[in-house]
Amino acid sequence: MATADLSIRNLRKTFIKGKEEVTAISNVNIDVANGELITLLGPSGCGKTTILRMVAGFETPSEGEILVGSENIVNQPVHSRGMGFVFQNYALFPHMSIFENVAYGLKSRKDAGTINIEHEVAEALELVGLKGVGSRFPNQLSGGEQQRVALARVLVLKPKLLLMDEPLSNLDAKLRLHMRTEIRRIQQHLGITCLYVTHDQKEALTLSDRVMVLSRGKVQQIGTPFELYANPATTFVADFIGQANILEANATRIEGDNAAIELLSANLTLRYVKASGTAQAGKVSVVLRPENIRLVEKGQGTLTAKVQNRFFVGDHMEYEITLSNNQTIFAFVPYNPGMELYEVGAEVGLAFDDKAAVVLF
Ligand SMILES: Nc1ncnc2c1ncn2[C@@H]1O[C@H](COP(=O)(O)OP(=O)(O)OP(=O)(O)O)[C@@H](O)[C@H]1O
Repeated sequence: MATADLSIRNLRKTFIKGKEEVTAISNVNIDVANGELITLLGPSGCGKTTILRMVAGFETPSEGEILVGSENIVNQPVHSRGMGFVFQNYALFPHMSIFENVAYGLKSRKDAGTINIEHEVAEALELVGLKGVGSRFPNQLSGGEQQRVALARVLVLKPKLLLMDEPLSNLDAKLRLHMRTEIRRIQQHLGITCLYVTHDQKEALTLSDRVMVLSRGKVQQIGTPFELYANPATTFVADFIGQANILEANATRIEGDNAAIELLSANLTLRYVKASGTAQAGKVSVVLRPENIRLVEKGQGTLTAKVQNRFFVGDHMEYEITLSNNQTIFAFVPYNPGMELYEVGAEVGLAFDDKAAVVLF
């Protein structure tokens, strides 16, 4: 499959709403390598779909370039961009067989006469794990199978780029899990460049080579799932990818990759995230993941705290705890049969490895 790389340069889109001009996205830049799967992740309204629609050609950028290979495609019509789209609403033609549904795009091509349509459709259906269902109709397939047909219908056209907008959100939770592994398998098998929109952070982490995190039309950070989790550049990313306690602290000194930090009653030396800003003394945020905190006897550990609430959720106990400055934070303690339990109201110590906390400037 002749797949391509994609570069987005200084992309901006404004819409007119009533009398006002609203900026949906601004200053979006990314280089997507050939065969890479990038997820656009963020809460509702952050601009994910707008970016995808501009790459597809359904919207024209207010500013910026979209390069496929070295060609700027912003003025090309949708049909000549060679891209495949899969949407949440997969809308198969109900009166056509699965074969006809998948063959539809091929048959309407100018070069249809030169294509072995039977062979191409069979190959596409096999690729998505639906060998032999060609004679059935959409209402004879489950939701997950219909979504696979929607994918086959796009892949049969051998697009240069695959654009997917929340393709799994109509499926139930278990099927979603299965289908995301399937999508990744197929995408890697074909080596096709893919932009994938989701608001589900777990889906983004499991599927992607890299994730672009967006908030209010701005790129917060682009990185591999591991980079985003370990080195969030903003408190938004820290809290959106996984869960995070964000603690206010004071940096007194910077030394190499570390900062000397005053955090409540503790003096610590913690690693800082370079992408978060210029390292200098003053107010900082410390990101401490709930799963990295242990509850210990009062007087031990790094900080003192009081248990406000606790919830047993099966694989771990979630403790809601207040610090000496009255801030409420969470600690997740993994279940094991001999685990020590702390009662609501108990005064405790909080222990964590200094390597687990990071500083954001
Ligand atoms: N055609 C339009 N006219 C006016 N405003 C629009 C239009 N399309 C999008 N917007 C606005 O642009 C912003 C970004 O919308 P977009 O649909 O890209 O967000 P999203 O992150 O995909 O959200 P969701 O997850 O809810 O689909 C929103 O404030 C939205 O209201």
